[in-house]
Amino acid sequence: MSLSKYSKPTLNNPDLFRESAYIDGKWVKGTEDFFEVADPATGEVIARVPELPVSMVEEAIDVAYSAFKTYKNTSPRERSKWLRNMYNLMLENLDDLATIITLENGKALGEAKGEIKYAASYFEWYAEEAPRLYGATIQPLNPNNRVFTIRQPVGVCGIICPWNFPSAMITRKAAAALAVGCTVVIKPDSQTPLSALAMAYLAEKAGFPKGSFNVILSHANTPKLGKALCESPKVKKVTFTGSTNVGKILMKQSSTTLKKLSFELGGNAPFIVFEDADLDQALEQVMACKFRGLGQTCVCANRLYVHSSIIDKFSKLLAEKVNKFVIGHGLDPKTTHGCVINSDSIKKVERHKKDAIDKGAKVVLEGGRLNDLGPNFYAPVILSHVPATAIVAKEETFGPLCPIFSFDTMEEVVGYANDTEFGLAAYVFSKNVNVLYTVSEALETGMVSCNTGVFSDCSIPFGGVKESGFGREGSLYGIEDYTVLKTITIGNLPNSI
Ligand SMILES: NC(=O)c1ccc[n+]([C@@H]2O[C@H](COP(=O)([O-])OP(=O)(O)OC[C@H]3O[C@@H](n4cnc5c(N)ncnc54)[C@H](O)[C@@H]3O)[C@@H](O)[C@H]2O)c1
Ligand SMILES: O=CCCC(=O)O
Repeated sequence: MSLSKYSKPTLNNPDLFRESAYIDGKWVKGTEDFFEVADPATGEVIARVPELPVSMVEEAIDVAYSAFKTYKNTSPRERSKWLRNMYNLMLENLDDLATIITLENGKALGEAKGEIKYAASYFEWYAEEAPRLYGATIQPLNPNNRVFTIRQPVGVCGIICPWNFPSAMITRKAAAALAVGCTVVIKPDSQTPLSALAMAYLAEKAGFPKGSFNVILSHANTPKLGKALCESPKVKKVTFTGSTNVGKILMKQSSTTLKKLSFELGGNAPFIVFEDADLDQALEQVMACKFRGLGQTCVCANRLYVHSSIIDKFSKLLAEKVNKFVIGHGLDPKTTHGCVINSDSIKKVERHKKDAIDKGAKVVLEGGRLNDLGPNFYAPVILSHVPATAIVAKEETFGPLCPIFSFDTMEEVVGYANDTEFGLAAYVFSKNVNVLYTVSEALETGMVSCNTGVFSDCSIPFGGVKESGFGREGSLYGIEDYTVLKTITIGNLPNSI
């Protein structure tokens, strides 16, 4: 593994770099209260943004509520045009937007560019879906009634997002909401607010009307702001990506107004490699899946289950590949993998690592802190023959720890895979299509990915079951979550003439 350094960037369009909230089409400085945004790779402060008080969030909600009254009546074609503009603008500004992600999140620039393309694809997808919102005609039992359904926008949507995809987690919610005629109040994570603000700048250029796209900012005030969004009767839906614990808080708070909710929460993805799998393929794919964002994605493999007949060979080959990573500042072109978001991430990796080793796991790649690069740099760890009792079998690490468990039979591995309260993604590798199909059906997850470790795509329904949440984002289904279905009955019609 080699290490790399970087030199400080400048943006092609410095206007994308914003340090204010965005409410009603205006850049808002807030009160005197600020919080700092730091580059996790260097600790250097890169921005100071306003800590909004609850009163300003209420103002943003009022603005979005009032904008909804006209925005919902814009034509689907108009909305489609704004969404398409946004897609084009994101791609035109790809380098700058990716640089902002790398600066605030720490991921390697190549990955950040991939995220911008992925994020923009939701605007393209929903530009195409906006004019295609259908209802149904229904034949009721009463022959004198005629019944049909229409889909209408739910209203103001509160969007709360995490730091791991500062752009894509916002776009896959906001694009669907804006496509159907909802207005949005977006709250990015306080560690990565700059991507959301760059998008607000582009949303204005794309033509979205004032008040339809708002970004609020908070760090210390986050619980209060979250409560205000959840409890406001003017906000009709809260859509959240983040931890299961926070999801539970938001659900409780939203019960006061019985809000519509979509939650994309924690995962604990099993990655199962059967003995007949194409080993090279499984290795390539686990690299892409486990170490995407250095293990900090909700669909990263958290637990590898490798058949007992190949576990040692698999572990050794994986370690050889991981050893070729170039770890460094995400903006250095040589860097393949950046840093993790903060020191808590590293503490969790170390806690899971120590626990697994104490319980008998074998160290295949020691990994560990890379203090010469900075406090948030950590070389990946690979452990094999991890016992089922290890904490990592149950808890999501969300970092660069790759624990490999051994199994013998299909029934046994499905049992292990399902023995968790989470159910987001799962991966299965085998050349036998019967195995792929049977195991996919038996896995208790919202998504199963067979013979590939990379399945995220704007066209697929993305979401979980169990404590990984509910609701689907992306695809034709993603739009439904931002609508309400209305049934219209026309009665007392003659049966015939
Ligand atoms: N299922 C998915 O699609 C998906 C995607 C990304 C991350 N995640 C999950 O998110 C977790 C990692 O992210 P995290 O630890 O930053 O999540 P987190 O829940 O702490 O934070 C997510 C967002 O919620 C906000 N937040 C925190 N407390 C809040 C409160 N009381 N009220 C309102 N908002 C609040 C944060 O400021 C941030 O914007 C992991 O568990 C991961 O699996 C899930
Ligand atoms: O981290 C969660 C989202 C990951 C993805 O969309 O692939």
